[in-house]
Amino acid sequence: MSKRLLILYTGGTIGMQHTEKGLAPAPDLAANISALIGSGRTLASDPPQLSVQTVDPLIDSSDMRPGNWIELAGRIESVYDQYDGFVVLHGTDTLAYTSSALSFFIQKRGKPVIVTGAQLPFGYPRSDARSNLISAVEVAATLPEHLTQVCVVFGSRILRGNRATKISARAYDAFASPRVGELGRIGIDIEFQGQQGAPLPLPVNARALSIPADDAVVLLRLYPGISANILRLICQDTNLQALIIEAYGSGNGPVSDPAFTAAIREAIAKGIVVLVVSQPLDGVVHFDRYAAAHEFAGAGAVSGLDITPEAAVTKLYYLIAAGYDSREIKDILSVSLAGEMHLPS
Ligand SMILES: NC(=O)C[C@H](N)C(=O)O
Repeated sequence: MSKRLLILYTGGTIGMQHTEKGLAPAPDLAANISALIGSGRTLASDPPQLSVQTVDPLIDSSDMRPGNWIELAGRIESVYDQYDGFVVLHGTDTLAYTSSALSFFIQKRGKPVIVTGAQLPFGYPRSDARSNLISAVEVAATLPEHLTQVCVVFGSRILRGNRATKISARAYDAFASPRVGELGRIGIDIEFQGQQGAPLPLPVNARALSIPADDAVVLLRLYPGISANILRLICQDTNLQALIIEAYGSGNGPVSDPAFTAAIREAIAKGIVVLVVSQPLDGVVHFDRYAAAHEFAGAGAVSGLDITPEAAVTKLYYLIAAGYDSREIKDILSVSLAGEMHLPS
């Protein structure tokens, strides 16, 4: 039986048109999608039955906020039983945040959710929009059960959604998951990999979600010169519940500055959860490798292991949206909720 798929068009370059201010989202894509895939000749598998919904307003993904993730996840969950899979068309700028977010915010599991976009608009010569869209639909219709999860399909790659990161603003293979293997490759054939199993069901109970304050989470990338004053100023924000420190290498930072370490301790004493993630694309936090990282552990910060900054941000917004308190959040951060981290065995 042919699969029933829902395509949700949220905006992004894939459907943009030229305006006097530059490229901007346009609603015409939905008609193109139906015409393109309706014939079925474009697909190698049985043509699926497609429904297309255009999210209002269409946005450049640089305007995405946590409330948009909750809305999108809610839309998918509200019709979860009516479809066999979902394709989300999205801008590339924050695509890896949304694919990570959906892996947490969609609390139902068992159906593929494929997120894709394009580097050039649909109507442009040499655009990747058509091929990415067709590949995403095909993957949604044929993803093997053991790989079923939120995926990014882009260019030649099929990636775990919460491991993906944007690595290029120019190449058609714009995304990679450097901290974990790919789920598959798209060439003449679509080849799925055997090893990367699907994430297990959320090991925390599904909960009602409320939109968190945008300033409940901060992602702070360390750089030479970062000062304790800046840290303290950030932590004065009364909405702040989680501070993610994007540290060097294996979780290192300027902890030999006593004021810096004191500022981290003060934040934690206030009930702010401090999570340390790594800057390099393939980075893994090991608090016991360098003294410069060890101090973070001593201060009470949590190691994000190999979680990407995108997955760290969205996981924290999810836990806050689900109403967990700081002690619970600290505990849950050490658990892989949707395959976003590799836990040491
Ligand atoms: N390629 C793209 O989709 C970029 C666009 N600014 C967006 O993220 O919506």
